[in-house]
Amino acid sequence: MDDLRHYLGRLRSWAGAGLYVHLLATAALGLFDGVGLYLLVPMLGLLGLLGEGGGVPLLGQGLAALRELPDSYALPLLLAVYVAVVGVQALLQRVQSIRAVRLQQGFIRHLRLGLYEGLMRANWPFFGRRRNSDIHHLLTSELARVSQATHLLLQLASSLAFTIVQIGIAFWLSAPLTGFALASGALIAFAMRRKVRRAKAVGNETSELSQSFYAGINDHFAGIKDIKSNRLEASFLSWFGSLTGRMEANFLAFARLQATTRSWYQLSAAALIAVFVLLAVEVLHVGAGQLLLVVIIFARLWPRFTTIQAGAEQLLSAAPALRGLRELERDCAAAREPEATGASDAMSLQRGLECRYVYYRYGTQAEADYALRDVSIRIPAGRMTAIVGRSGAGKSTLAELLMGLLEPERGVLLADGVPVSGETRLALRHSVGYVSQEPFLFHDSIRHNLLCVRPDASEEELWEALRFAAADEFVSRLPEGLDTVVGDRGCRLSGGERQRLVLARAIVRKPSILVLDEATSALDSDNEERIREALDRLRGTMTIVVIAHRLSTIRGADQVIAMERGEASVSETSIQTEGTGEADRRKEAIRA
Ligand SMILES: Nc1ncnc2c1ncn2[C@@H]1O[C@H](COP(=O)(O)OP(=O)(O)OP(=O)(O)O)[C@@H](O)[C@H]1O
Repeated sequence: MDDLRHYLGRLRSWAGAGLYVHLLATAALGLFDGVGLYLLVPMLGLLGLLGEGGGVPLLGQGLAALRELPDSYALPLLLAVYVAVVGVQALLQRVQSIRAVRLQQGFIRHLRLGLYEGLMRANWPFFGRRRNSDIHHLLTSELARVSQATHLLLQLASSLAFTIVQIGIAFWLSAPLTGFALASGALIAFAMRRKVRRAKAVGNETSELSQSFYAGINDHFAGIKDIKSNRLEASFLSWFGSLTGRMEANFLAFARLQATTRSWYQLSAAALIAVFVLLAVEVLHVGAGQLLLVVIIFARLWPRFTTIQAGAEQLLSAAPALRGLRELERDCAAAREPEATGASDAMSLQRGLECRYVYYRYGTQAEADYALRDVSIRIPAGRMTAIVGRSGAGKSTLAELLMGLLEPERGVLLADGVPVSGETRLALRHSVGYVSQEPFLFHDSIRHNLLCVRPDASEEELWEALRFAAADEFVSRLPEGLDTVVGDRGCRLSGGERQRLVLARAIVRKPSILVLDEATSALDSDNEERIREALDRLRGTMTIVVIAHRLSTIRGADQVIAMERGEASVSETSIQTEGTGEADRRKEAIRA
């Protein structure tokens, strides 16, 4: 309920006066509908079906006035008024329906934009904590349920406004009969409250099942090569069969719940009308016209009660989606990076980067398992630094920290002697060109994949970057050259070709710091040698950090940092930072 209230508040503040206009117009619609119905009675009166007034307020006077008119005018006039009232109602209804969709879609877009922005601005560790498939699930399926809930909420509010106006008219016509009908409605709603609770439980299960569904299909198609090569198709098919079976059962459970509620309401409506007529005729002795009107009004109101009950059930079944979305929004807000301003423009590194007594561990790691432990190193500007070490030693973690993607748990990262945080972190990130272990390309042309990091790069600059990355030859051999579409994540290219394109992309950006994480691991020795020579030529213009397992890749590096279980040691040939005495003094100060 709290989540529902939260989103209702958001809807109110987003829609502003528009929401109230919508509700007022709905109430007006209810009024028109009631007036339209009320006009049926004088018609019946004029036709002599109700006697004098039939007990309906104002009808006697109305009929008398109509009878003053010539016979040939009275009925056509009344019919014209009736058509005009119903016509205005139809026009209002049209405007209302469009306004409701506009409100719903506008609000969902507002939520979607906010969430997408929150995700884009969340820091890097956030994505280590959240499963990608859960984010997809929330952005697609769960947001669709929230959209449905908004629609229901508006519908429910409209139904309530409409119903209240009609109840008012019914009260005016006959207070005791209306009181009786309302008491019966309340009794039925009370009897149905267990159904509403059950709807919530079914909704929880819907969320869990669809989360598993998204996670499953995400993983399975990302790992389809392994599934096929290990002949795992049958076991995945059986998983899919069982999950979709549970989804079907869950959907059926909800449909059953709604159908039961509907039939209870129908049954009770028939019973109620029977008791109602009996009560009106035998006990209250109400007039035929009045009885007819109230019966018509309630025949129209009762389905609205059913809609309200069904809406409440559906709304509660969407509650888990609201909760999931709210949690994600909260997490994004907690992990939000500072806004970029002029001060966060790319920096040109003059002296270099420095880690001082840096510790870092991932959320899941214990105290003893720091991914980086007491790391004090210096990356001199304009030089090439190699980071080597066994698998899991902490090389990628160190690279991510140097790029400003991770924040040290203890210790500091300095850029040109300035601690990296807030604006400086963004400025550092703007200055980095990065090629990861798993090169990523968008499903688009090679040109677009290069231009996405620098849209104003010229054709010559693109080819220059491709030459640097030893990718010019293979790209020029492609029938469509730069306009060749690379496929999903670059699947139409070989692993080595993908790596070279991602390297070219990093170069197009003209970064002042270039970080290559195993960026040439899939290349043959000729291409690797070409890239190594190109990196040699960059020396002095760019700060280069290369992570590599192969010694051939790091040949010629100005310094080598060896990582071992999160600890770093700089090789003999490294450029020394400061005197040992000063270093020890600072170390003690930070530890304290
Ligand atoms: N997102 C993460 N969550 C939890 N632990 C992680 C995460 N990423 C890395 N680790 C752990 O941190 C340690 C260092 O990992 P890192 O990726 O930095 O090693 P690496 O030297 O780059 O390895 P490789 O050469 O295999 O890429 C490892 O023990 C690893 O299991």
